[in-house]
Amino acid sequence: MSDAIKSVDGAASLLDGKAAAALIDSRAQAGVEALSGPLGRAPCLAVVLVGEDPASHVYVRNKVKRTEASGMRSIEIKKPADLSEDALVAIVEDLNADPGVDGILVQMPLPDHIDSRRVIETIDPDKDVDGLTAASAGRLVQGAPGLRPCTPSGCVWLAREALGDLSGLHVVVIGRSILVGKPAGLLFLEQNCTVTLAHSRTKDLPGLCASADILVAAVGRPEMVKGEWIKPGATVLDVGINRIDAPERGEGKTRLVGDVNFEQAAQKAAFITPVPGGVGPMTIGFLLVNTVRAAAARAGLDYPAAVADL
Ligand SMILES: Nc1nc2c(c(=O)[nH]1)N[C@@H](CN(C=O)c1ccc(C(=O)N[C@@H](CCC(=O)O)C(=O)O)cc1)CN2
Repeated sequence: MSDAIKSVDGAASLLDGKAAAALIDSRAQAGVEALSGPLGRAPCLAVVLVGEDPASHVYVRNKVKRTEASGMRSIEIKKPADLSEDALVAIVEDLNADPGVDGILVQMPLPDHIDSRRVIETIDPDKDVDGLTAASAGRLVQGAPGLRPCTPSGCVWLAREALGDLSGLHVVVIGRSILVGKPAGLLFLEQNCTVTLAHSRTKDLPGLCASADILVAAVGRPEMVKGEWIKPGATVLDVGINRIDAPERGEGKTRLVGDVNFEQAAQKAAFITPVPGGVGPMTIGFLLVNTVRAAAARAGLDYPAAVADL
């Protein structure tokens, strides 16, 4: 059994995102080693963070740490929350123009006064390691080569690790964000799945979910998906990361939960991702992989074998 799958007596097997991400990171590292010779330098990822959101600071710190651990060069640009939109666009344009930068990521969410779509569209699509520009989305829709969004790539990787060939399986994705829901639907379609994109206005959501072989929950509503929504033997991928009060742990304490009621769903599913330690860690793994891929493509080279088949 794969290191990423942990069997549990009498309940669903756990899809261990931390173990899986360690494997993806090691592939990225092997890609860096293979590419640094022909490139004459290490691939480089630039991360731009605006504002003081504590969770974003944690995510960016982890991105920098894992980028450097993989042997890549990391550039971190941190700006205060009152940075103007024009100033942020200028930062991205400078990174576009820098031939030593292979990947650019602007951490989301941005402060309310900044139009995130304008900022994202400023990123050179060849450096769009988040896969969020209209050009990257268009390439995904067309099935053309390009950089795919990281969290949905992690979902597909985990599902394939658990189930192998996904052809013909019914995937229900709850959520239609450009970061997760929509690209997840398209990536599972690329795997020959039958995909239903569900959202807040979907009728009979519990009934629809109960028809899913693979259920992807990406709505941002704590424990919304109940055990009785899960088809017996299904694979459940929980993308939600919600911090809720946990008075049982002491006054003022909190804990992280997903969009799925884990205890209930684990009694019905065959495979399930926990929160934390499930889909979340895969996001940074695929960011590293995308940076290696971007560096290769920009230099006119094939993807290194270590990151070609993920
Ligand atoms: N430009 C982007 N912004 C954001 C993205 C993104 O992919 N690109 N995704 C999220 C945040 N994110 C990465 O940026 C991210 C979220 C969660 C995790 C993760 O490993 N989570 C842990 C729990 C961490 C915690 O304790 O809070 C887990 O699930 O185990 C990594 C990256 C929004 N913004």
